Amino acid sequence: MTTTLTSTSTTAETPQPLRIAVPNKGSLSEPAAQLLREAGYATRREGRELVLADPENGAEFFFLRPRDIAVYVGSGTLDVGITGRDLLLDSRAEADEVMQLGFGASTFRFAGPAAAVSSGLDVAGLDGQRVATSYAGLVADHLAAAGVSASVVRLDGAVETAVQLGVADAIADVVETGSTLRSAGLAVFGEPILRSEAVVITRRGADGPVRPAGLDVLLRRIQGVLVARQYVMVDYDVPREHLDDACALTPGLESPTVAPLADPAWAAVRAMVPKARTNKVMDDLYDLGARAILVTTIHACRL
Ligand SMILES: Nc1ncnc2c1ncn2[C@@H]1O[C@H](COP(=O)(O)OP(=O)(O)OP(=O)(O)O)[C@@H](O)[C@H]1O
Ligand SMILES: O=P(O)(O)OC[C@H]1O[C@H](OP(=O)(O)OP(=O)(O)O)[C@H](O)[C@@H]1O
Ligand SMILES: [Mg+2]
Repeated sequence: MTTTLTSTSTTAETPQPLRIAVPNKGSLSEPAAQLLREAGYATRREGRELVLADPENGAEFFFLRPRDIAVYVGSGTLDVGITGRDLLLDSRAEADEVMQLGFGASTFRFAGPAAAVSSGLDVAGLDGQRVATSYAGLVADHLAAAGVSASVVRLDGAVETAVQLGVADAIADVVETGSTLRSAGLAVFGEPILRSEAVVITRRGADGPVRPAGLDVLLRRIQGVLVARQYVMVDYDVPREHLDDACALTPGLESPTVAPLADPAWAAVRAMVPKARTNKVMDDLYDLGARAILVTTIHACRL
């Protein structure tokens, strides 16, 4: 007869925290920290902490260079990462996007001397030329796909200066407003190589990105913040004869809440409205005869 041993230790039952890589510096660092804070996670008190345990929320945060995050996640060392799509592709790590975060938006583009660009410099014209970039993997892959044989000069930053200093004939870099390019006498050419934004990534499995335990909770929390940022709650009273038209203006996510008022000729309506459309919707509701139109902020949600 076999005896079953019951463990008195809790370690066997305690789930491992989800290990999340977060940018420690650069453009993505502050918006990522803000997002996680709004999603209810612990945030580091001062900028030098490298690891932050958050047992309450089953998470452990590792603050890493954004460029390295896909490497840690792709190798399975960490479970989840927040990084830029451009950095993910540049790393060639075995990791995939599971959610787009809507911040850190940029385009990644070729640029060359403004005079050469206005004389018709195009991507095919890079054949036999030197292209400076901090994203050597991304650029090499793109040039190979375009059948262009150029040498890629890998620099750490301030890539725009490379042409002026004669290290390269053209560059490929992140362009946000374009002012850095202009002040270096450069102009973009060709189609954008990539449109990037901050993304959540996990390791690539046999059937797409793996979904470690705890990932769904993290994504739901983040999505709750993103939706709360994009929508407002609108309440108003409307004469019943205009109720259908009013509901068409404010369909909400599934369907608006309609409640009776003490006056049977009126109804009260509550619906989520995209923040960017708030004032237009209020104007249209008012024109329909709606009154007491109130707009409130949504702090968090689970859809
Ligand atoms: N204006 C911008 N300059 C650089 N990267 C940007 C910009 N806007 C968004 N990003 C995104 O931020 C990520 C790069 O972050 P990273 O921290 O490596 O560079 P950085 O913000 O230039 O910081 P630093 O150069 O100070 O280290 C990329 O995903 C990039 O697309
Ligand atoms: O289109 P813009 O709004 O001008 O922004 C793009 C510039 O910003 C980043 O440089 P960063 O300041 O990070 O310096 P770096 O090149 O040394 O990383 C990027 O590498 C571009 O140079
Ligand atoms: Mg930079």
